[in-house]
Amino acid sequence: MQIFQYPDQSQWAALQQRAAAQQAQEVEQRVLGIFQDVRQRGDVALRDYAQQFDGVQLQDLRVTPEEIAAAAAQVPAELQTAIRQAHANILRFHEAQRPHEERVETMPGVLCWRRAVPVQRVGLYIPGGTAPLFSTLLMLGVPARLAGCPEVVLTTPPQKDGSVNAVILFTAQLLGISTIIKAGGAQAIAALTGGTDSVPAVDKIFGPGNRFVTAAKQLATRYGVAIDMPAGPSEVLIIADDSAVPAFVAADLLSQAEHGPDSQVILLSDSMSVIEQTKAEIARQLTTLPRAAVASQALEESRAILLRTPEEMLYFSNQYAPEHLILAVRNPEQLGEGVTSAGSVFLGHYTPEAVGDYASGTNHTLPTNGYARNYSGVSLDSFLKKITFQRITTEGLLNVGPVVETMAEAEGLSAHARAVTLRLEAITGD
Ligand SMILES: NC(=O)c1ccc[n+]([C@@H]2O[C@H](COP(=O)([O-])OP(=O)(O)OC[C@H]3O[C@@H](n4cnc5c(N)ncnc54)[C@H](O)[C@@H]3O)[C@@H](O)[C@H]2O)c1
Ligand SMILES: N[C@H](CO)Cc1c[nH]c[nH+]1
Ligand SMILES: [Zn+2]
Repeated sequence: MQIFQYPDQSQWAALQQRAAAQQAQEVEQRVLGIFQDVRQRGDVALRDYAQQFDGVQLQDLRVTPEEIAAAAAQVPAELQTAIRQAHANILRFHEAQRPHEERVETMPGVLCWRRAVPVQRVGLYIPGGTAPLFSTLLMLGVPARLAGCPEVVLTTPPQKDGSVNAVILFTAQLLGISTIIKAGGAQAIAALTGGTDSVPAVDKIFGPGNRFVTAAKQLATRYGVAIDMPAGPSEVLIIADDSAVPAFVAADLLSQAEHGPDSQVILLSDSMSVIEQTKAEIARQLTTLPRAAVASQALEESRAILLRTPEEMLYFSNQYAPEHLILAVRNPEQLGEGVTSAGSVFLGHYTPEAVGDYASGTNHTLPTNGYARNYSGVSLDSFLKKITFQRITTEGLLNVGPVVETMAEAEGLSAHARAVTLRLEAITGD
């Protein structure tokens, strides 16, 4: 982790660059090729990529009901209980997001309202390249179920023995999801986009993944499929003042660094002592971390930056727009008021980001790569479309009709005006 002291504002843009940005074009080209291949060769291509990337020769791409039924027996009771508790918390938080909308009478007799309707066919991508993220299945499956999406298709990379991780299957069973496809990476996204013999096409694709998955999701939008957001390699930015505990800060940085070599972690502090102690803590904690090699790679591209004030640090963070923002400061709520761009914010010394990853109730599928500037994380809303309805009575048309006639004529769209005029004549008998 490189340290920068009081960098001039003209250097900030370079410090805010994501490391993975340099390979973006290469990844896009790779993904484009995979996409076209899956669209042409369907299941055959999916099997070839499983062999190439996941090291497994697959016959059936779909998980069988027997495989799902056998999963629970392989999941320790303690883990089952933890998953059920996390499920309950996530359910509770997302249930509170149900939209309550009123019918609005904008003029007497002019009634307008909206109805939330679930996206009909959704695809959930569950990462599994280096760690089977069953927690992500809770984050996507709970709101999909709450929204009432009728068709839910889950895809995840197969394990070396051709199976899907038992905890993912157990979690799917808990959520009542039974269409499970053994496919990962860009090829899975391509399959969900166009459909194959084994994979149903969907209307919207959800879920995080590495840069290949994220680039593929962005490509899917060109084929008329919606996506939740670009949710790529994990990030955390920590703002730490001199009240911060270096061991906690180091652990939080490492928790995101261990996701993948292209994870990005940034520490901002107005205390050089906190930066130095955190750096020492990182080195100490790395020695006992099973994924130290992955985390170390991510740390090579990560930064610790000494700035002057909490306001300056927040300004930097809002420009960077991190996926996760931790405010390890004396008055986190006060500083938090000024956050304008971040996926999810963690306040105070006892709010580790890892709790949001698993079990507090908030969603961990969040925008990365600066997309927190213009996207929100996944919520119940992501699985709902809002359809507007209106009903106009004769009294209503007498009230609003003349407004429309005037505006339509002014835009030179006489057929619009006539659709009103004919009815007004029928009402008034003129
Ligand atoms: N933003 C979020 O909300 C969020 C949430 C959870 C996880 N994540 C991120 O998800 C990612 C999970 O990554 P992962 O790799 O472990 O699993 P993954 O499932 O996203 O990707 C694995 C697949 O990538 C494909 N792949 C690997 N190397 C390739 C190559 N050279 N060319 C083409 N395709 C290739 C393979 O098909 C493989 O099956 C991590 O970066 C993690 O930080 C983000
Ligand atoms: N931190 C990830 C989102 O960037 C989510 C996750 C899943 N499991 C552990 N963490
Ligand atoms: Zn995490």
